[in-house]
Amino acid sequence: MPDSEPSVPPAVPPWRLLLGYVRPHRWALLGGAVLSLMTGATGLALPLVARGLIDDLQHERAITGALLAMSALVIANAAIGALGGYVLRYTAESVVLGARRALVSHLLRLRISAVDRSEPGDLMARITSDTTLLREVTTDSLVGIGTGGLTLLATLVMMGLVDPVLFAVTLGVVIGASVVIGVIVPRINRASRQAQNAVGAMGAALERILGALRTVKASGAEHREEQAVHAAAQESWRQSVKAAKWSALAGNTAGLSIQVAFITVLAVGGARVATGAIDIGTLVAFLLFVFYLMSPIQQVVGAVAQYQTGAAALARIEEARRLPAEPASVPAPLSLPGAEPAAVAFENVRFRYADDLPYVHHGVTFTVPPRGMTAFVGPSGAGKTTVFSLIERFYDPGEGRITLDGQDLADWDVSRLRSAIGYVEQDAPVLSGSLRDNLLLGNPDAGQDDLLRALKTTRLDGLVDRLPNGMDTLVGHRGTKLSGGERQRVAIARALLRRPRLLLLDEATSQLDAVNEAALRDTVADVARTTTVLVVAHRLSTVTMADRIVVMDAGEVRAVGTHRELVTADPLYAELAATQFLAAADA
Ligand SMILES: Nc1ncnc2c1ncn2[C@@H]1O[C@H](COP(=O)(O)OP(=O)(O)OP(=O)(O)O)[C@@H](O)[C@H]1O
Repeated sequence: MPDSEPSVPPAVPPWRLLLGYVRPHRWALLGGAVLSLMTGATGLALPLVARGLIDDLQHERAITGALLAMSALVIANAAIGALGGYVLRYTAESVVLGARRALVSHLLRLRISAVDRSEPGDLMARITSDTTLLREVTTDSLVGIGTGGLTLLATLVMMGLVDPVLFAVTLGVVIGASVVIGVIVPRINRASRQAQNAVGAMGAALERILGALRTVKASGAEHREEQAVHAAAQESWRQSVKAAKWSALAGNTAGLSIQVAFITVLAVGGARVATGAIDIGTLVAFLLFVFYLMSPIQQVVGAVAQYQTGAAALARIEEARRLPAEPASVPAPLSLPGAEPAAVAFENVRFRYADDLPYVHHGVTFTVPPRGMTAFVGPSGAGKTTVFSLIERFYDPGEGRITLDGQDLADWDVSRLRSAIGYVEQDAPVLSGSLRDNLLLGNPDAGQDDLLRALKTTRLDGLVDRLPNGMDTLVGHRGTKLSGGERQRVAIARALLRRPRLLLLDEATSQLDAVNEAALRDTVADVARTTTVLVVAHRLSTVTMADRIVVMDAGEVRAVGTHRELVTADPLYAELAATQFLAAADA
């Protein structure tokens, strides 16, 4: 399978993306827009009824009817206005929710290669900040362009009917202003995009700092890191101010165009009245129309400017949604207790992390039969952890084949494949939440007995007894409230609770205390009786009990054998055994 990313579909314009998000809520949005128009209509009707009331008073007629009509209109205006506002806001929030859900689902399925190239803080900003901007774009822009555009069109039609010549004059001015606004609009878009990018950069910088605050403090780097976040915040401010400047200019251009149209219509209309082409009443009516044009034009221009901010956010959301993701698959059930252990084979695997990076595996070949323990050893950077990443299908090999139970990994459903595996990473990540949450992460259905057994096996039972809330004690961000050794044991317990047919254990380079190490060694030896265990080994005590050892160097397998065989047969292994392993053979 080639190691290039799957091809991405061509870019979709922002308005189509927006329609895609809005489509499921189109009827609600339309309802909101109609209610807005009705609010406007009830508002417009009020002066007419008021005129009627004054008329009734002048002619000494009963005003009860007019008063009732006015009251009804006032109440209807308030009620319809509130309902319309609520429906529009509800719809906009639903659009935001839809965008957030789609983005979160996509990000959780991202290929690890895509994550390697992204900043988590920036991705978070896209989910939180950029999606929020869709709210205004849905209500203000779409409804503004819809209702404002409709009113504008109706007014222009009326003007055309009243006097085609004055209409042509007005249209000329409006088109001139549109051209100027057309030049401004892309600038609003660019500035908004850069402002949102800066928010993303700020998120990335914050994630970098808060994820390693102890290191930042210990390195005395707070000041420099602070400056980096401040710079991003400042850039966002600068670009937002720039966008505000262009938006204001667009709004003023619209206002100015109406003034110019008014003066021009007055001059041309005056001349036409003088020549008798039109009467004075037509000119007055036309001038009223010109003023009436002001509100829909400003509504449309405001909506277009607002849309630019939304379009920038939509583009950033889409960028994240176009990151390559794994195919969607339904969660697979875990293996049943007593399921057959897995067999693994690498056949001439060549792999590199990206097209512009050197190969990390240059034709790796080995076979691991079901059951027993296989240790991978070799100098740092030899490609041992990469073996595990390929088995988990975090990446696909460029050339060669990897099989599990004789079946090419490319033909495995990813969920089914991963449900057969328990993976303990080298830095044993623990997630924030309770100890119980962490243990159940890989198998939420595990019962209390299973939990207690896993805790006992990994010697965490003593810790649980000491913790104030037992298994429900919160472990802090990335498990900072646990010691390094405890985190490792939590990671192992979590993997064991999955009843894996294949256990991948990337041994931590840090040393466990002797008692816990011996206990874990016994546990792993126990597990290896019923499960296939692969260990990236950094301890001599681990390799000496392995059924086979795969010695890797610079992306190749240079020897396979037992400790006893390799110490005499392979000089690199002999050297590693003598110098690099962490614990004594008889530990
Ligand atoms: N996500 C990645 N993107 C790019 N290069 C990577 C990535 N992960 C690892 N590498 C590179 O691939 C090579 C092999 O890394 P790998 O983690 O497999 O080595 P290792 O043998 O497990 O080393 P160690 O014993 O130090 O853990 C290294 O040169 C490393 O820099």
